[in-house]
Amino acid sequence: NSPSTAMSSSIANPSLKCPDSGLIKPSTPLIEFLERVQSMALATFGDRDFDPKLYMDMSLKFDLGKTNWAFERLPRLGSGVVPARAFEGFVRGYMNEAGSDLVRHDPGDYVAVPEGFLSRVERGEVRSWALEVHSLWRNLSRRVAVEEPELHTLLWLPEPVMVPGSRFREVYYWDSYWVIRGLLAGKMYDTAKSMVYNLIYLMDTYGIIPNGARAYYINRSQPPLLSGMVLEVYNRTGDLALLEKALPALLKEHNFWNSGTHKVDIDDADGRKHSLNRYFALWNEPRPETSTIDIESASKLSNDSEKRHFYRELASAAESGWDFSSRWMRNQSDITTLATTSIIPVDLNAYILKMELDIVSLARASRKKHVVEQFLEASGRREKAIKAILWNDEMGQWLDYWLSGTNSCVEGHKWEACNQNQNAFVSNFIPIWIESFRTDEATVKKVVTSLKSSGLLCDAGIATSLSNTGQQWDYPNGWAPLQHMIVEGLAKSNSHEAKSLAEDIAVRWIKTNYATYQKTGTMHEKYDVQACGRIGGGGEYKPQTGFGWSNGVVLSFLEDFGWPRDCKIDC
Ligand SMILES: OC[C@H]1O[C@H](O[C@H]2O[C@H](CO)[C@@H](O)[C@H](O)[C@H]2O)[C@H](O)[C@@H](O)[C@@H]1O
Repeated sequence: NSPSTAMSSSIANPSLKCPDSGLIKPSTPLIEFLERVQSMALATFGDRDFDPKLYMDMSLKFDLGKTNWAFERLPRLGSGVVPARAFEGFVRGYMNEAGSDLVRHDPGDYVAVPEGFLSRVERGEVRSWALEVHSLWRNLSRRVAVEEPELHTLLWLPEPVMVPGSRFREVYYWDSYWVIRGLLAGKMYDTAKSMVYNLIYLMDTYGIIPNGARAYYINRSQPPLLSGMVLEVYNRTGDLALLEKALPALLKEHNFWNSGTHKVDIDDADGRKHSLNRYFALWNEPRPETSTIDIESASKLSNDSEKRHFYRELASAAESGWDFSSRWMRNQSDITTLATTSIIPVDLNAYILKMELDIVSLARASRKKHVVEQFLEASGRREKAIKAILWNDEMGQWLDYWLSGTNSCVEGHKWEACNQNQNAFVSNFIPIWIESFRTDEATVKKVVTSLKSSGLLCDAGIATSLSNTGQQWDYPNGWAPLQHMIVEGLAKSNSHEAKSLAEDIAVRWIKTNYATYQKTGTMHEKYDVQACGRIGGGGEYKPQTGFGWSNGVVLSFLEDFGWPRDCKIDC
């Protein structure tokens, strides 16, 4: 199906709007002030190399009253713009450098060559490179150095952290899952535990695990993978104390996603009722860290209510981790047609099924029988719902479901086949990561055939979609976490064909990461999968390096698949 034929008329119907009252996390005077600084910086310096987030990550040297007073008194040109020298002087005098609120931290459990490290990696240059990637954790390790929330947007955290890198100077929720996988491959168990304790702290403190550990991120979460992090760490360490601390936070998180506007009730074709989930940010204003960009994008919308609706869709797309992608857009060349909250996404529901299954395992280990029973039931219900609403048997894929236009945000919906989005996205295969699906022989067979003919498998890995929109979560970008989930799901199935496909994808991915590292001396946030050795691009910020999840996935792949002595790694 071409994208245009696949999109049904009800998908194209823009009338579904969720109520834009309530559910808003309040902003803070500091965030509002920094947005004004951001906006003036754009007016002063222009948009060349401009990164709005930079200004949101600067902390104040003095209290807000004094800083604001000085800002207001800066000289203005006729147009109201502050001259560059005066602005620079203000920044030097009143603001600390972005990122100075976190200081470098020496991870105590880092060992240059950990005992038994990647024992199946035999080839010399691959081993040396893997050790270099492992050593990058020292560059990415930080601890919070401040505790005056009125002066900085950084959220205080009790334990040291690993940041993704470059402009991403703080902890990110879903990135942490793959960072942890890499830390575990390098036997850095204490650091991995610290990452988990920090996320538990965020859940307990804010009632949500925010997108990232900044005050401007608490209006939305990110793909919910805490349960997987706890399970991975528990499986390697057997740490029951961690488990006891984590379980209550996981129950709270499960409730967060399964209540309010994140929950959608829908009847299947036979009238059976199901509950599934969607992304839905608690926010309908410009994302503070990119408010100049969001205000500009919204400028073509005519009224306040349309703008508020659009701002929520932007923040909800950020909650999905896929910011931005044609996956969430009614018209893929027009960002204002984002409709994230009108979609029941395949991946989110797979993650929540995993959360339920992980809770079962964790509750079993800590002998909480009633929790085991409760979550066995919940996971059974969700598995049925995913099959009934998202699975497309003919295609051998799970498809995002678009809520049709006539129902309100909170009312029940009725499933219609034409509302499944048949466009190819790598997310259509993510449920194969989940035990319930990868253990089913017939499903695996269909999924493997379907993935092979989807057009998504490229020379250097799996493409995010088939549409080259210039958005970063589209073709030709490939992202480490997405490769990892598909590869791990296929590899853990019982099918020989699936296992060999998994290894083939992992090898392509490792090779492209290796080639770009040799060329540029760094690991990248995303890669262009059209050919081995290319870096990804597109999106609203410059491609970033460092990079937490890419490092984690390479180390995890090398741990799982090894690298034989006689196998070349060059492209
Ligand atoms: O500033 C723009 C956006 O930046 C983040 O998103 C991207 O980087 C994150 C960190 O690696 C990653 O988790 C996310 O999937 C990427 O799209 C941030 O998470 C967004 O909320 C923000 O709008």
